[in-house]
Amino acid sequence: MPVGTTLDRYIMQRQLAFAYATGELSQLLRDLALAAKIVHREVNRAGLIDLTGGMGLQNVQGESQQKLDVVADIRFRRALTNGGEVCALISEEEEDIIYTGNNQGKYVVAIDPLDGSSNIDVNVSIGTIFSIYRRVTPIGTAPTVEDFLQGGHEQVAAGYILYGSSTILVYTTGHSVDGFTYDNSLGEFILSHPDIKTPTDGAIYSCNDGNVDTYEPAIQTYLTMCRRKEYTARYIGSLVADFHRNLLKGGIYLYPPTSKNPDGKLRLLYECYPLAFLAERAGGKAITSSGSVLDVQPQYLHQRAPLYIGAPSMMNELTQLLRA
Ligand SMILES: O=P(O)(O)OC[C@H]1O[C@](O)(COP(=O)(O)O)[C@@H](O)[C@@H]1O
Ligand SMILES: [Mg+2]
Ligand SMILES: [Mg+2]
Repeated sequence: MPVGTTLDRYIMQRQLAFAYATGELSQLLRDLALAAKIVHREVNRAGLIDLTGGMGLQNVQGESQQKLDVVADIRFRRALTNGGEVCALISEEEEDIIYTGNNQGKYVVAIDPLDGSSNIDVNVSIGTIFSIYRRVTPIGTAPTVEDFLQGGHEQVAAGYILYGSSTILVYTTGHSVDGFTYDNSLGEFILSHPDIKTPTDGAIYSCNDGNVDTYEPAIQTYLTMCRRKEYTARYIGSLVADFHRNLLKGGIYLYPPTSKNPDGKLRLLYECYPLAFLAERAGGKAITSSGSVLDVQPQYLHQRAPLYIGAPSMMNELTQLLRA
């Protein structure tokens, strides 16, 4: 589809391409886009409307919640509940399953409403990450945890919104990965990055250098190799922003186990799975310490996992060291 196509038209065209499609997933994607427009507006004027700083509360991860974490959580929940296609969702900001009351809804969503919380108050790019599953429990009944623990391969769609110098929505429904830039004046997401393919190789590596001494030897060896090859170190500290840059330019992002987070810091269901699903459809790779991210069997909602994700050649080099 040509650059310049609106997201709405793109979704409709893709739906028409699938004879069995009934439109619920299309509507769900529109509901996500609506919430993204509202959060885009809130992010842009956060400093003007007292949306910076903490809430003085902690989320289930034991992290202090920022006001925008909570606002984004409310906005996405509300849009997905009012949209009617989602029977339940899980969010980084909520311990338990959020029931929308739409038991006729076919889908469940796992969401990181605001990614990169440590960057909110300093005007650095932040994002939202989402993952969509078709429920496995019967329609009309109350959804259960089973609907969320299906495994990464069972995602029917995944994506992120990056609130950066421009706001861009990138998603896949299992085929191509496409990016839509938000045009403020039109109030529309416009196709700007069709069929994204990540470069086979890259020269950018992203990890928190402050944790290097606690990384396992194989990771330390890999990072030494990156330095010897004079790769460029880039780390924004917002997963979505680091992932997006590396996706377009070729690079690798590493969040290994650390002494503080022995299972890794990032959450399997709403950070690792969706980005791994996207990366693989764009020609990249995503692994944990033991194998493909998408092969990890989920055990519980806010499970953490180490994440290594990026250009296939760089990932192959890392995998060899991890398996050695
Ligand atoms: O400060 P650290 O330990 O490097 O962690 C940064 C990582 O943590 C995160 O902020 C975790 O995500 P949230 O902000 O959604 O909690 C990632 O975006 C980022 O890559
Ligand atoms: Mg996050
Ligand atoms: Mg978050």
